[in-house]
Amino acid sequence: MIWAKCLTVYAGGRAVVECADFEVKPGELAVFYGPTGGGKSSIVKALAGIYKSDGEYRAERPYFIFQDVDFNLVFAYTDEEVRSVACRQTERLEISKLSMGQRQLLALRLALESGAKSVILDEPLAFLDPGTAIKVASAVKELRDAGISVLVAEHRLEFFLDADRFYLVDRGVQELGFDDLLITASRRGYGPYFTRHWERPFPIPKGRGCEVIIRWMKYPPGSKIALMGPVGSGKTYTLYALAGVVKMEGVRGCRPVGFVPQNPYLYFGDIDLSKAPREVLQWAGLDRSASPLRLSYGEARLLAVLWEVWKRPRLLLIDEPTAGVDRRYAEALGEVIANYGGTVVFATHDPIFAERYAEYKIRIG
Ligand SMILES: Nc1ncnc2c1ncn2[C@@H]1O[C@H](COP(=O)(O)OP(=O)(O)OP(=O)(O)O)[C@@H](O)[C@H]1O
Repeated sequence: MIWAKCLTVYAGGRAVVECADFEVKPGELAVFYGPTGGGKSSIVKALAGIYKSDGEYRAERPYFIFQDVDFNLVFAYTDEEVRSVACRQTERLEISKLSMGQRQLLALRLALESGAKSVILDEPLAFLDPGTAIKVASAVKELRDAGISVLVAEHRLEFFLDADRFYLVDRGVQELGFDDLLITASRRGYGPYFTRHWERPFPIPKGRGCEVIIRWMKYPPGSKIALMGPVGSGKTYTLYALAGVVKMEGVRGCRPVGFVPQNPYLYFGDIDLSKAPREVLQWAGLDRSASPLRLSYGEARLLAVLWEVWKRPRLLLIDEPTAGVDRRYAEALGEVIANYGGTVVFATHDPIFAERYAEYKIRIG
C-alpha cells in the first residue's frame, strides 16, 4: 500500500507540491503524469525520505527505482547480488556494458525479488526506444500482477494506458479519469498531444554551421539532423565520433563543438550559474546563485541546451533532447534547435519530434 494525506513537499526551502492526497492499493498501478517541473520527482524523493515534507504518508516495504537507474544497480547492491539475479539470463555481467533498457529490466527484476510490497519508479521509460519501452512497461505491470502497489512517474503515458489510477501532478495532485487527464493536460498546454507555445521568445543567437559527414554522406552547414534507431545501435557513439572523441569510419564533425549529454545534470557537474549568459538566466527566470542541480530534469535539459547554444558552437550535438520532458518542453527544445544557425545533430527515440524538427533523419543500426 502507498498513500499520502495532505502531503506538502519542500525543496530548496519552498513548497513545490502542496497538500497532495493519493493512494495505490496492493495489486494496483498508478501513474503520476504532469508538466516538467510539476513535482513528480519531488514527491518520489519525499516518499523516500530525501525531501522534507509535512502531512502523512506511507509506502509499505518500499523499493525505489530513481531516474538514474545506476543508483540502484551500482550503489544499492553488491556486484554479487546483482549477478545472482542477472546471471540466470546472462553468463557474464558487466553493468557498464548493459543498455539503458537492460539496466531498467535488471532493476525491475531486483525489485520483484526484493520482497517489496510497494515499488516507486521515476521515469523508467525516459531513454528507451518504443520496442524496449514496451518490454520495460510490461515488467512494471508484472509487479502489479504480483500484488505489489506500483507508482510510476512517467511522461510517456501511452505505455501505461491500462493503469488503475491516474494522478495529475502540477504543484498539487489530482486524481482524474484517463479522458479528463488528457483534456486537462492538453488545456493547460503540456500535452500529451496539443501544446501551447511559450509566451516568451527564446534568446537564440544566430550562430554559423559547418558541413558534417555521417555514414559517408555530406550534410551542408546549418543542417538539422536526427539520428534514430533502437537502444544500443550506436547513436551516442556516432555523436562522440562527431565530437572527435572517438574515431568512426565515414563520420566527421567540426569545431567548435557543443555537447549536451543524455543526463543534463552531468552537463552541469558541479558548476554554478555565475558564468551563464544573462539572456539565458533572464529567460529561465533564474538568478546566478541558483544551482542547476536543483532544477527538475526537463528544466535542466532546456537550460543546458540554451547555454550551449550561447557558446555558438558550429556543431551542436544533443543526446536525447526530449527524454523525460513534457511536450511543451519538447517543443521548446525543438524551437531552439530549428532556429539556431549552427549545424545540430541529435539522437532521438521520438519520431514526432524528429519529423517536426529535423531536415534529415538517419537510421543507425
Ligand atoms: N533540491 C531542490 N532545490 C530547489 N528546487 C528544487 C529542488 N528539487 C526540485 N526543485 C524544484 O521543484 C520543482 C519540481 O521539480 P521536480 O523535479 O519534482 O519536477 P518533475 O515533475 O519531476 O519534473 P521532470 O518531469 O522534469 O522530471 C521544480 O521547479 C524544481 O526546480
